[in-house]
Amino acid sequence: MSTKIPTTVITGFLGAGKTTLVRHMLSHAKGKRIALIINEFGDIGVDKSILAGCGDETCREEDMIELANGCICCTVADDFIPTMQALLEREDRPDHIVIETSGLALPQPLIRAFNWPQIKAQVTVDGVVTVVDAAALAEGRFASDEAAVDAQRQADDMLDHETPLGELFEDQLVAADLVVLNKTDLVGVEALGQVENRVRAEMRPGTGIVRAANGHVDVAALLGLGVGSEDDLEGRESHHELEHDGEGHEHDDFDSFSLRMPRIAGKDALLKTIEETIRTHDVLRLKGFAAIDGAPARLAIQAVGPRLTAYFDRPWADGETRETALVVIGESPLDRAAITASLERAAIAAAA
Ligand SMILES: Nc1nc2c(ncn2[C@@H]2O[C@H](COP(=O)(O)OP(=O)(O)OP(=O)(O)O)[C@@H](O)[C@H]2O)c(=O)[nH]1
Repeated sequence: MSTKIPTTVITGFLGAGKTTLVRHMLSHAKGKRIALIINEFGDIGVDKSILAGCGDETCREEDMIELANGCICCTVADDFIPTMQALLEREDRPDHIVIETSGLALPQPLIRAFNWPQIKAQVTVDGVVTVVDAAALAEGRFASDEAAVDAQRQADDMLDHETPLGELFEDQLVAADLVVLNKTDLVGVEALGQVENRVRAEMRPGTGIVRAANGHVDVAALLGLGVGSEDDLEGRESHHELEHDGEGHEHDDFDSFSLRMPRIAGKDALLKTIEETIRTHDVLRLKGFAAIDGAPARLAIQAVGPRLTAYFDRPWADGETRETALVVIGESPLDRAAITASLERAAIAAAA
């Protein structure tokens, strides 16, 4: 009987920096063979595409498995377990498995899945790493009006008055064996101290916390925690499990869709339109790639709330379809038609 393969679960809210952390980890893996399961939204495969473009020999495409169902926690039986089984049947088994959940996933159902007999004999959860966006927290993006939320809670005995963002944030934190307080480069020292205190208040006692910028955390601190989280579930329960006695949960609070557009003439016009669209429609996360007319490389686009960045990440390959493909995620209901029209209108205007 071989020893169990350690598996690290990386969770954290939309855009917190999970893929950035994984990319850093893969390029500092020092020969360790890591298989990666990436859970994301839509059929565009942004995270996998970014990681595969890493160019490092540890970022092997055959070791990256995509689960594009949007929420690994909702499809454990249908998607996750068969994927793990297929991975475990491979002749060249990995030294370590890393699962990057989507930003809206609850880690709890995933951790519990490691107790399924088909999986338990062969793998164990080495640890749950929760990445926190220190900048978003400092800007109050998880409870935009905390005073109003508190007043509402006090006015009613029912506890169900947290914002969906706030609840999800707490559920991801309470599941952690290690918290990475990321994006410290965007936050001043004093605000960072306040953010850390807030995060510590939500964590289970004894959970470690490390500060980081761009996911630069020593791989030795991330992999090899040796917790066996699937056997240590107490105190990790999500809001939903606590309120509904362990029943399943829903993600009706959030919505996502992807859209494709033809080539776009102007980078600046596109970015301006994206910024306006995000502001007007309260988009939480927008990411993807754009084909700018005449540019030999594709433009990677990353927006986390109002913060937008764009960079040419790699040349278009021969025969590759040059198109613009974006994933949009926000709180429900997202006005898909209006958001699409807003983005598309800009593309046409830019091309005119
Ligand atoms: N300034 C700064 N930007 C960061 C840091 N970490 C990540 N980013 C940027 O934040 C954006 C989102 O990062 P990702 O790593 O894709 O975040 P994610 O958590 O994988 O996102 P989802 O999978 O969509 O939830 C990208 O533009 C990153 O370059 C950081 O420490 N500092």
